[in-house]
Amino acid sequence: MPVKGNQFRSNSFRDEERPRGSGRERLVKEKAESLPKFTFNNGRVVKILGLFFLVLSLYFMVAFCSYLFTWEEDQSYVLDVNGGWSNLFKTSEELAKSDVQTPIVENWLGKFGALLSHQFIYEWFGVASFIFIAILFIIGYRLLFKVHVVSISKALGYSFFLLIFISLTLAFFHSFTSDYPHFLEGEFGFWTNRLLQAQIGNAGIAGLLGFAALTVLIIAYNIDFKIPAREKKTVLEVPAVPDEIELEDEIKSEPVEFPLNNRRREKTLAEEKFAEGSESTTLKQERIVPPVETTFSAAGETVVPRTVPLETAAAATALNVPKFVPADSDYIKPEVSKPEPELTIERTAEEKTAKDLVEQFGQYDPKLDLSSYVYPHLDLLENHRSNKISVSTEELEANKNKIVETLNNYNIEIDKIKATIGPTVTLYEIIPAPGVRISKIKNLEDDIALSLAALGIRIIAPMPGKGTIGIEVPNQQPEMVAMRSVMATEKFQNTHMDLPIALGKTISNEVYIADLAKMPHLLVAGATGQGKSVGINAILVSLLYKLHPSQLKFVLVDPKKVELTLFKKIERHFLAKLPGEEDAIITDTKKVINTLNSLCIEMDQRYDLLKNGHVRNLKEYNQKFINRRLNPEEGHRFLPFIVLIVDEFADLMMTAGKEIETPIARLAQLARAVGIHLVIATQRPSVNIITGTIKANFPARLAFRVLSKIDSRTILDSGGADQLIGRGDMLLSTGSDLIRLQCAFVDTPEVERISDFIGEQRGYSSAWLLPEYVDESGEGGSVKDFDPNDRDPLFEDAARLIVLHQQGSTSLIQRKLKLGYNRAGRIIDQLEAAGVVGPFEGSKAREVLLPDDYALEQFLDNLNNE
Ligand SMILES: Nc1ncnc2c1ncn2[C@@H]1O[C@H](COP(=O)(O)OP(=O)(O)OP(=O)(O)O)[C@@H](O)[C@H]1O
Repeated sequence: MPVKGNQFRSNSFRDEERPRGSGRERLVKEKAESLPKFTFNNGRVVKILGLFFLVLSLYFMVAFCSYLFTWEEDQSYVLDVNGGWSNLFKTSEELAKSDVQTPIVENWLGKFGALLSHQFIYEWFGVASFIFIAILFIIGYRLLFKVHVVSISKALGYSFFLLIFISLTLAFFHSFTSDYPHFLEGEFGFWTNRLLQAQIGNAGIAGLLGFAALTVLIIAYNIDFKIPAREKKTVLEVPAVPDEIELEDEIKSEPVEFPLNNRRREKTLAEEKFAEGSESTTLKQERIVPPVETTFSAAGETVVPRTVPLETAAAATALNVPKFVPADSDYIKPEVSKPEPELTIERTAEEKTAKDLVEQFGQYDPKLDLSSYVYPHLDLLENHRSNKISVSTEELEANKNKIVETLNNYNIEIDKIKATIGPTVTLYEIIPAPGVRISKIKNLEDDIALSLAALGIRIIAPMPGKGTIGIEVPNQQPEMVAMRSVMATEKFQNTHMDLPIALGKTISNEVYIADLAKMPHLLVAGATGQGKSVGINAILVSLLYKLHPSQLKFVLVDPKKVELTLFKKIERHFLAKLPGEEDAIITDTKKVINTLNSLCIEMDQRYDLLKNGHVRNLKEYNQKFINRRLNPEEGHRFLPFIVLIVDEFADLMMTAGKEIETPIARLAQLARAVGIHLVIATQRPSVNIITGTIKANFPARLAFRVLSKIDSRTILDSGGADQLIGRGDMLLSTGSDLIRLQCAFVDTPEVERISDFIGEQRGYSSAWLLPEYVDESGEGGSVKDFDPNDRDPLFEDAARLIVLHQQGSTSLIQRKLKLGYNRAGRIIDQLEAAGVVGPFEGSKAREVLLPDDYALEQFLDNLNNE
């Protein structure tokens, strides 16, 4: 498999950064870099702190434990009256003077240990001080290992409570046997208890402790105070005169049907226990049990036997025989109050692992490899004297008058006329007088054009959703829409689209931004010199301004060899290419075919990944990957968008026809969900180039001016593109709508500046590599001369895998055996030569020729014996 640049935990390419600047600067910089920086961000300080806390907790542990055994011996040394902490620095003589009997302390951690534990245990909280050890340990462990054991804030809260609670409780009980402070409760507990005793008395303290304990239990566990329901003795109701059991007769002659189904009956028969002669029946199960005399017929019906004597039947009544409920309720449910079920949300093992990983390493950051990447800024673009609407009122007035006049000449009355000024055209909307036929106005297109003496008049009758008729008249001085003015808008800056492309402005002067990811592919047509190349540059530039190199890769196809060369500089940032290719911008038709097929393979691989990741599209997949819920060991990787741009499609179709059309159609049909989007441009939108298959899969089409109505129909399915005025005037068809736009203008020097700006920054080590595509008719595909003795060591494993999955795909071998694409490709060639899989079938998986394991083992035996 080709290296895709991003690794999961570590991010590559970090070491490649070469220091820039003068020699002296570099020297200073290198020196500075060799010294570790002690900032919280680089983690060193955190680790040192973590270690410190752990060691401290160990120290406390030893000192405290030792105190439990040595406190008596050390008492005279640590007592405040004898000097306390000041004894630490006193000589033996000085100690003797201050009444210290044994200047040598017994605590395992010496004087300091003795003083420390005395302070905490005796003077403060008693044995509850051991809680400090736990707190220090939790903090240290968390900082050092970055493992979230318990919430630190919670731990601190509970510890604080326990310190006081334990100390006070011990003091409370101890106060009944002793009048002096003891290390069990510490002086804090002792004196607090004393104080409380005076204020609220022993009963008050007991109540307070009980209240505190219960409060904390409620906070921690939300414990329930329901008084346990006593097992209810359900007294079964007996109808005054049972419906089914007639007691007037000695013998019940007719079978009585109980509304219990057979299965329940079988079950309950075993479960039922009847306390004979008892006055009431206890329900163990949630159901009613029939009286003891009841038997069940073979047919599953419950029958009161004929031989039941009257007394027994009467006894049955006395036994509170259940009131038989209607069939639809089956049995009576006794009303036993159940504790409310607690809702616990179970996380799957996968979610737990992902959560742990995210806690440990944070979310996966695809941008980390090029974390210092700076997006191009607006100053790289020019203003092109745009944003100056240059339609004078005279021009508007004159145009209006001419329109009204022309229409009047044909006896068409107008009620109202309104003008909207756009960058290149002004839209005059007219409301004709009642009774005027729309088609009549539509037919006057040429006449109006003639009277206005202008090219590019378009009549939209009726205006969709407006109830008016629109006449677009070109402005005498069309305004250029600078890319900068479009990109500087809030609309573009704050867009949340996945692949935003700033196409330009509408005729009402609104910025128009489309999402290529939603389009999901774009067909661009336009006669030469009408602004197609500028349009493609606008698309490329918009995306370059919005996406990080880790999120987007371009596959650039430029048969004209000159149009896209400017983008060569961003190869190591934004371009994708076939492994082994020198140039990322593809100009040769043969290589275009290979690249398209490779894209198909990439698409199939992505679909496999999506399937294995249980997601439906690229966005969900990447989100899951970022949250570390997809294991890179299983072949998962962060998937950037891939945008294929073909600058001159006609040329390719002329030279390679089907070979180009098939993969393009496949990609157009399927690639949208896996983040592969196509932008295909052509000068000649004739039917043999934009074929039905291609057209059907490109709902979004962009037409610059074309030369004939037929061309316009081919690209847009309607006229109009032939009436455009050129220089970036265009029509965008999004399936349902047809929008006239003025394309944003971005000049070659601007593109160059942007490419330089990106290209000069640190990039990946090479272009993003597409999967290798082996052209079977090409030179490399000599698979038939396969020597069985020269098999790959993993040949048999691969064969088993393929037969098991019944799927002859290289990516399967690659993924499961964790191999590179080349080796996996070689193995699949050998499998083909050996007869395990069928021949290459484009980007579809190969046919597997062996049906099962048994056949394969026989086959391998034969192969080995040969
Ligand atoms: N959006 C625009 N605004 C203003 N002028 C434009 C715009 N687009 C193109 N032009 C003008 O039209 C000229 C030709 O544009 P462009 O090179 O994009 O044409 P083309 O359709 O790509 O031609 P070809 O197919 O021959 O390459 C540009 O040099 C520019 O002067």
